Amino acid sequence: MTRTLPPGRLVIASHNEGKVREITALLGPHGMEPVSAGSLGLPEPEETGTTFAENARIKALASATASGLPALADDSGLEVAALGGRPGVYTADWAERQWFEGEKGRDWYMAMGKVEGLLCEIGPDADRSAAFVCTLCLAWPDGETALFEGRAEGLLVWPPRGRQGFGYDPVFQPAGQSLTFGEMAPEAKKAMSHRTRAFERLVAGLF
Ligand SMILES: O=c1nc[nH]c2c1ncn2[C@H]1C[C@H](O)[C@@H](COP(=O)(O)OP(=O)(O)OP(=O)(O)O)O1
Ligand SMILES: [Mg+2]
Repeated sequence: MTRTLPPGRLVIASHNEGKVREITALLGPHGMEPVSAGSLGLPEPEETGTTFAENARIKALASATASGLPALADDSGLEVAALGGRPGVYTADWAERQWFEGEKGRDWYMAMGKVEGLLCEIGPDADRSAAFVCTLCLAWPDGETALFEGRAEGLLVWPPRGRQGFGYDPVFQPAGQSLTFGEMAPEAKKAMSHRTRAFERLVAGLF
């Protein structure tokens, strides 16, 4: 049996502002007091795992042991069918994360350029199916961990549409929708995202 998570401070073990915003919103109704790893000055560990679960565990444990508080980490990425599931766990490296730091400016175009290059590589007739995957790991300071996974299926689209969200949101159109995540209001993305689906499993398991 997994433990329950009592109300109180919970570290969001991510240095990605977009994720911190979304996870804070997800925690809203659950009586938790989210505090980001960055605001506590916690170090960012190297993501040496080869799976989403391994990396989420590394990040959650690093924050939980350093802070003495329970910590929630998110490892996520894009699996492109025509690439056999790549870049997957290497999505952040693939895009060179610093490109996202000025995501509303020039750097945003560089990140989107990576996707344009990929779409050229797979050609106009290739299957553009893709999925966003998210693994959440909750770690307690004593080293116990619990993992939860969520997926959102969809299509890679070009050109990018919308400036909401973060990362690849402007080029990802979830299955059955006409808007990209980048065009959706935060609440609409929240209704169907990979992160929300993983979080629902966490809620079912821990609250
Ligand atoms: O909802 C999403 N909307 C758009 N893009 C997304 C999403 N979810 C993950 N992504 C992309 C961003 C990054 O390129 C990679 C995650 O990499 P990942 O290592 O898990 O996160 P990160 O390094 O940005 O922050 P951190 O490790 O501090 O949590 O997938
Ligand atoms: Mg990372």
